Amino acid sequence: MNNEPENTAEGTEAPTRSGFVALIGAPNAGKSTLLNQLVGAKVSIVTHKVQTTRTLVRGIVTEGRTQIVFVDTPGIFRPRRRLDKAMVSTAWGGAGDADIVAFLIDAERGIKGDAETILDNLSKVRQPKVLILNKIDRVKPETLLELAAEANRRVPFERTFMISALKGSGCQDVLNYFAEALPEGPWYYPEDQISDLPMRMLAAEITREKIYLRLHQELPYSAHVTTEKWEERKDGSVRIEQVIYVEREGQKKLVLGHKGATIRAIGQAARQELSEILEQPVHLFLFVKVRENWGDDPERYREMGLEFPG
Ligand SMILES: Nc1nc2c(ncn2[C@@H]2O[C@H](COP(=O)(O)OP(=O)(O)OP(=O)(O)O)[C@@H](O)[C@H]2O)c(=O)[nH]1
Repeated sequence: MNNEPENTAEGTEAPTRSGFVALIGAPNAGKSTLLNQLVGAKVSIVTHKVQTTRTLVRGIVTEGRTQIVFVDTPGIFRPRRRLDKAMVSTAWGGAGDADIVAFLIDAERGIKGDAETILDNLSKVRQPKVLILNKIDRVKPETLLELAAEANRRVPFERTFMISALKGSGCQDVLNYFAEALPEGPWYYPEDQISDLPMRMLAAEITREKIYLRLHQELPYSAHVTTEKWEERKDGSVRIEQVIYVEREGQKKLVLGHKGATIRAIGQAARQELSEILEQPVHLFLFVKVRENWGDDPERYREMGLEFPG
């Protein structure tokens, strides 16, 4: 084995590589979990609730000489409301810009419903495509082989991977593949950067996740969180003010809870996670406001990085 450092002789270094990989999949396929596993940090929100990812969150992995920028797309499903439509077109837009499209299937669910719709549309995507069968910890090997064969019959995939995003098995193979397959070119981000999601937005996403975890039965998709104020203090702590927008007065009562118990719990959970991520004490202040029909307001879409579907 040659133990010589790679960069001893000038001009003999392998060129750097870089590119974008779009993660496409039905809601709950495990895109956020995989992204977090690959990046090794919590950059995308993971909950049991479907359709939690609204914007294109990027995770950046620098592996050897290659920088892989992952685009975590909102789950692609049949759009119903206007907001849903914006999420779907943003997801397909993300696929169109990527160098490689990775289609993630929940192997336990198989190819049906949304996964089937996506598969049918994927043949129109011109970029190289790879298939990733996820949640193999829940499925028999025979079923996996059948699934892989069925998907490859419909769409020509360059490669098929079988992984557990949750447990990490198979994930390094996926990374190695992208590290080889992406084109030569300079890196887009500094080596130590893992996400380009602005901290204010990440903080808002964290609070939104805590709301979902507590209220997903009662308040399915009608809460939106914005970070209004971010103040670094001399003592090393940060003061963050956020507004939770809901559509109706009744929803505001739900978020507040009896004597403010619910919003206190949401605030505590969000503050704890934020201080772990920021590695500094966080003072978090949450306000709830009613704004009717924010789902039809173009400004909200811009804030979330989505295109207004008109
Ligand atoms: N058993 C098992 N569960 C998994 C695996 N990967 C993800 N999950 C679970 O599947 C659920 C959905 O995962 P997410 O990563 O949020 O899915 P997503 O595709 O990002 O979902 P959306 O944001 O709705 O598009 C979570 O409860 C995960 O813990 C896996 O490999 N094995």
